[in-house]
Amino acid sequence: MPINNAQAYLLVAPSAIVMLSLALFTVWYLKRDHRYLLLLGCSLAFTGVSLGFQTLLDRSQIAIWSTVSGLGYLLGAWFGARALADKYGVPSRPRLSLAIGLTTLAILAFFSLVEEDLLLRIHALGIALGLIQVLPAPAIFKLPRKRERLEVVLYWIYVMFCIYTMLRPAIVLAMGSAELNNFVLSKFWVVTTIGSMTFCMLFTFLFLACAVQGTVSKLSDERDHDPLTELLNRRAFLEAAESLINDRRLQPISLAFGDIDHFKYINDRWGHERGDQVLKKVSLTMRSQVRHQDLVARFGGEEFVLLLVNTDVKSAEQIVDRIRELVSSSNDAMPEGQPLTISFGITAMPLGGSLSAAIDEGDKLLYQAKGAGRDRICTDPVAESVTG
Ligand SMILES: Nc1nc2c(ncn2[C@@H]2O[C@H](COP(=O)(O)OP(=O)(O)OP(=O)(O)O)[C@@H](O)[C@H]2O)c(=O)[nH]1
Repeated sequence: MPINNAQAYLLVAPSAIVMLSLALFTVWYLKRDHRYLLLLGCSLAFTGVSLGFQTLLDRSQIAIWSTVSGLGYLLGAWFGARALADKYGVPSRPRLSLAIGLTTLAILAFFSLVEEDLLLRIHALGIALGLIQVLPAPAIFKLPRKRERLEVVLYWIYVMFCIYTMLRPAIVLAMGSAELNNFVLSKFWVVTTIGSMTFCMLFTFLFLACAVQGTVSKLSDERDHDPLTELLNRRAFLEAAESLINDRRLQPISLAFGDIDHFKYINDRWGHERGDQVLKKVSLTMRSQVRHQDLVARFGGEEFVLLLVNTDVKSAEQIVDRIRELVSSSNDAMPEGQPLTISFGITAMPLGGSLSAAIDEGDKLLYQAKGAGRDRICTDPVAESVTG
């Protein structure tokens, strides 16, 4: 099939779209993660190939092949909607999409093979593509508000894309259908090609940016948290604590150090899996008894630390005693009738004081509690007399 100059120019946009899909496939293949990249890649591949295919056809061939190119666009829209649904974790409504797709293909077949009507085909396809694309949007809109800025931008650009797809056929109405005589050189086709390429580039950029952001936040989450208990690890705790202890609004601050009693025996007697279960149970109990702005960390093996803001040592003792009682009274982590106890040392974290000195002090008090028979709390007597 000979290609004229105009067609060669018009092929630039579909080729660029196919290139973008290849970039998405490559990133997905390298990461084997973020399936929405693969789905968006499929969407761009179907859209780009269909656009390129139609660019090569003349007016009469466009009618004959309209169901084939229509199928390509519909699959492109469906994969695009699936990519978005996958990204936000909402249903993609496949049955409704299938019904819209099949109805549209029947309409395209009728208005190309039985009664040739390009205008009606354009309208039917535009509305169907817009509908398929918009299906996941309401569920995403209803998701809880707290979302990354990039995701909000992606959502609204997607909504604009749906509106653009549905309104695109209106260009034909505005221009008059005579404009369509030389289809691929019509204003409709130019708007379709430029619009598709612009939105495809925006989606590729935003989806890749979301994937990078997701990877970075996953890595920093892994860097800061203990994988077993999901509490802060020692490094992240020290970093977070340093920024809290000098904030006057958070005074007084108390530090509590907890250590599970005879944990080695639990491991040796019932195995490491049971030991892990106990660690998770204790972590959950601690997390449930403190406020959002307090810090809870796993400092090492079976040792935990709590940083309690706006809490003097006396109040910290009450909170910690509640944790101690909850741990020893619960019977879901240990075998029936077996005790699970925890010892604590509590000290004050004075404004402007040294964190490492307070940690040493808390550790000393914790080992006093251990030495005094375990399952108890030792507090800093000086701090208690100041705050008490
Ligand atoms: N299951 C499990 N065990 C761990 C983990 N990290 C450390 N441990 C074990 O925790 C045990 C800690 O033992 P010790 O330091 O002797 O302390 P203890 O037996 O609790 O004795 P006291 O603190 O004096 O009451 C060791 O056996 C470690 O192997 C973990 O992530 N999972």
